This record gives sequence, C-alpha cells and structure tokens, in this order.
Amino acid sequence: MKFCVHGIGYIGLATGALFANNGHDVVGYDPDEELVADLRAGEPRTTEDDLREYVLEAMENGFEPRTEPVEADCHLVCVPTPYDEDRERADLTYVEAAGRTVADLLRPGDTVILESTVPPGTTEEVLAPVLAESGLAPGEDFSLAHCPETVLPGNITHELVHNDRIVGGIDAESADRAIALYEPATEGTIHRAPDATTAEFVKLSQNAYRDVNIAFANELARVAADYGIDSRDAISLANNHPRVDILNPGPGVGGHCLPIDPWFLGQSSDSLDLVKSARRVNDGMSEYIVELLESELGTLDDARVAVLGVAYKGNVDDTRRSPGLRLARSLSSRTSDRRASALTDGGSYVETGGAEVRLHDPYVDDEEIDLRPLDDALGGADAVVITSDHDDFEDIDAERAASLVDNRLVVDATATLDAEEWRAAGFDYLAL
Ligand SMILES: NC(=O)C1=CN([C@@H]2O[C@H](COP(=O)(O)OP(=O)(O)OC[C@H]3O[C@@H](n4cnc5c(N)ncnc54)[C@H](O)[C@@H]3O)[C@@H](O)[C@H]2O)C=CC1
Ligand SMILES: CC(=O)N[C@@H]1[C@@H](OP(=O)(O)OP(=O)(O)OC[C@H]2O[C@@H](n3ccc(=O)[nH]c3=O)[C@H](O)[C@@H]2O)O[C@H](C(=O)O)[C@@H](O)[C@@H]1O
Repeated sequence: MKFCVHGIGYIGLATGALFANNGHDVVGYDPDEELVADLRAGEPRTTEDDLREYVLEAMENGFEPRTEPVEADCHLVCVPTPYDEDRERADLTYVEAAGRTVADLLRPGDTVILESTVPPGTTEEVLAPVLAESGLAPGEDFSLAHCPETVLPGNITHELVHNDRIVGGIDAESADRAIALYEPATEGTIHRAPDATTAEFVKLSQNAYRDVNIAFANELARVAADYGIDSRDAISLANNHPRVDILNPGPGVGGHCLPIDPWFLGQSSDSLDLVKSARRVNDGMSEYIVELLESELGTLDDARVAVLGVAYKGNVDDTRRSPGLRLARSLSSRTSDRRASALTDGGSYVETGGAEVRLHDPYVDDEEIDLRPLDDALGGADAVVITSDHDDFEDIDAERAASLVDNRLVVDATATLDAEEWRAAGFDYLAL
C-alpha cells in the first residue's frame, strides 16, 4: 500500500519508518528542506540510537523523504499542534495546511489518519471540512480517522511497536480501515473508540492524568519538606500499596505535551478545575526552588547559580518548555521584577538582573542558549541545581565540583546525584 506521511519530525519519521519496515511504500513529506536533505544523506535528526537504526533500515526498505507530497492510498498527518498562549487555544494552522495539501491529492477510496495531538472535535470539525474542499465527502468517498501517537521520547522505537493504540473514525468504516492498517504493524492491542472525538479526548486524558499525578508528587515534596522528611522515601513506601502509583517530584513539567495537552482538553469546556490546579502546582516548582535557594543563601543578589540541565527531561536534547530554562529565568529576574518569574513558556534564557545563572547541558546543542562547559558553569558557584536527570550527571565527580564552587550547596531537583558522595565532598545536599 502507498503511504504519504505529512510531517516527518519526531513522530512522522518514526511512524513512516514503522510502515516502511512493514512492507509499505512510504513517502515522508516535509516542507523543511534541510531536514529532508539530512535524512536523504542518511542523517536522521534523533539522539536515540535504535531509532536512527530503525529509520535507516526503513530507508533501505524504500522509505523516501521528500519536499513534495504525493498521491497515496493512506495520508498520515503528523504535523505540529502548538499552543497559542495569547488566544489560549490550540494552533491548528498546521493541521489545516496539511488538510489542504491532502485535499489536492485525495482520490475516492483513500484513507486519511490524523496522528497529531488535537483538542476534542478537531478531526470532525476542523480537518473533515478542509478535506471536503476536495469535492469528496468524508466518510462516503474517503475514510477519516484519528489515531493519536503515544510514544515516549527516549524509548520511541520500542513504544512505536508495542504500545496499545486508540483509533476513532468519523464512521465505522473509517475506523475499520485505520485499524486494519495499524494491526499488522504493531504488537500492542488496537482499541476502537466510539468516534474520533473520543479518541482525541482519550489521548489528552492520558497526558493530563500524568501531569496531575506529577503535581501530586510535587505537592507531596513540598509538604514532606515541612515535616523534614524525604518525599522520595515516602513516595516509594506509599507505592508498595497495590492501588497506589505516585510519580516523582521534580523541577516542574516540561516538553511540548504534558504542559499543553491539559489546556487542549479543556479548550471547549468550563469544567477544568483539578487539572488547572495541577498545572499551577507544576509551573510553581521553579519558584519553589528559587525560594529554597534564597532561604539557604540568604539572598540571591550577586549569587552565582549553576543550573545543570536545560533539556526538558533526562537523556533527550529537546528544550521545549524546559524546567531548567524556566528556573534560570526566575533566578535571573528575581530582584529586578518578580512578576517576570511567572513566565510560562520556553525560549532562550535572557539575563535581566538578579542572580547570575550559568547553564550546562551535555545533551543540548542550541546556539540560542548560552551553554557553558561543566567546569565553567560550576566555577565560583554559590549553588548548583540539577534540573534534568541525564545519565551523564551521575558521573560528575563531587570532589572536583567541590574544588570549583565557592559555596557547597546542591539542590538535586531530579534526585540524580549520589547524595552520600556529595555530602562526603562537603556539600549541603538537598533533594525535592
Ligand atoms: N514528540 C513527541 O514526543 C510526541 C508528539 N506528539 C504529537 O505529534 C505531533 C507532531 O509532533 P512532533 O513530531 O514532535 O513535531 P515536530 O515539530 O518534530 O515535527 C513536525 C514536522 O511537521 C512539518 N510540517 C509543518 N507543517 C507541515 C505541513 N503543512 N505539511 C507537512 N509537514 C509539515 C515540520 O516541518 C516538522 O518537521 C504533534 O501534534 C505532537 O503533539 C504525540 C506524541 C508524542
Ligand atoms: C502519558 C504519557 O506517558 N505521555 C508521554 C509524554 O511524553 P513526555 O516525554 O512529555 O513525558 P514524561 O517523560 O512524563 O516527561 C514530561 C515532564 O514530566 C517530568 N516528570 C516526569 C515523570 C515524573 O515522575 N516526574 C516528572 O517531573 C519530566 O521531567 C518532564 O519534564 O507525552 C507524550 C506526548 O504526548 O507527546 C506521550 O506520547 C508520552 O507517552
């Protein structure tokens, strides 16, 4: 069968490779010429070694990256769906643009599947009308379904094949057709949702659930500190109960999914309450760390803070909505304008006064972020904060760090370091 995947970033690339490695003829269309050229040169943009291998295997199996879309039996839409902070709505312009491209190529009998994460109702109310501009009727002349992607960055290749999938069609035949495509290619169970809107809702519920669970862990961390106990010990003990599974506290929730999908979920509803509170708790963690540092150091004026980790989580290079960058902004704006510390989005770090922040991250390569080598970041620091649980950070030599800093204080927000080793090197070691 012939596939055209629209958008071959993190998700489209992996999904295109999945279908190519399962015997289909797949074109990966992306307007980003550099991305396509890199791929054609055998350089997929991924830090995951097994995904790189999987994509290269797919290219040997005929997966073809192109800057032009093609006619296909199945169009898979994997374009970005960012959150528009000003309008407080999902930005669906990429979905609409992809829809128009598909409409120009659509033939009777084709199948269109939306994989991008979208607010409930998008497949039926936004994508279907755009596709209908082709002159073909959705559900009658062609099939249309939503099959949300659920892979975890860091473990994409495994989850691509093994995760269960949810498929919701705009009618029964659309769902049947989509299920028939995913079933032979994956080892997880394919679950049929009653309709596309339910499938969209389910995907957002999964991410909102995780966000709320992490918020609970973050709240427990703050409460545990008031009792002078270790929240992670307590959570680990609590999780021995057969029906309790609390996640880990940390410096806040980053990435482009967990912090925005709860807002997609509530886009056309006034009933979000707990989910909204969870967002506030998670976004408040950077301010909590600032206050912790302030109480330990007395003042942040003229303090130098080494923030280790600008990736949104461990072992990835993605800095979207990075808790480390958010903390850096809060620290650097602390004295000049407290309100600036309530900034909610990613973007590069801008110094505006307050503490001097030095950033280090061995996984990130981004010219717009002033990243320093480790020794430079630690040199003369009054405090060190760990904000990404990178494996590399476990190997930082505590004795060497002690010899570089001015003041031996470390806040290990991700519980990545060996506490005993850092205490033995003379550090005040604080975890969340
Ligand atoms: N990255 C992740 O871990 C996950 C992402 N998702 C969702 O999948 C969707 C895609 O996300 P990513 O792959 O991370 O985004 P990405 O930004 O890595 O890739 C999207 C690609 O689409 C291309 N594109 C933009 N407009 C296009 C158009 N009109 N036609 C064709 N291509 C176009 C871009 O050039 C880009 O290469 C989003 O809705 C996201 O929320 C879902 C699960 C996991
Ligand atoms: C329900 C679920 O597990 N969703 C996944 C999530 O991927 P993502 O990488 O964003 O999730 P994550 O590993 O929980 O990380 C998100 C953020 O949460 C933080 N985090 C995570 C777990 C934890 O116990 N404590 C914590 O603070 C991380 O450090 C990070 O800043 O969102 C992805 C997506 O939808 O894009 C989705 O495909 C993935 O399966």
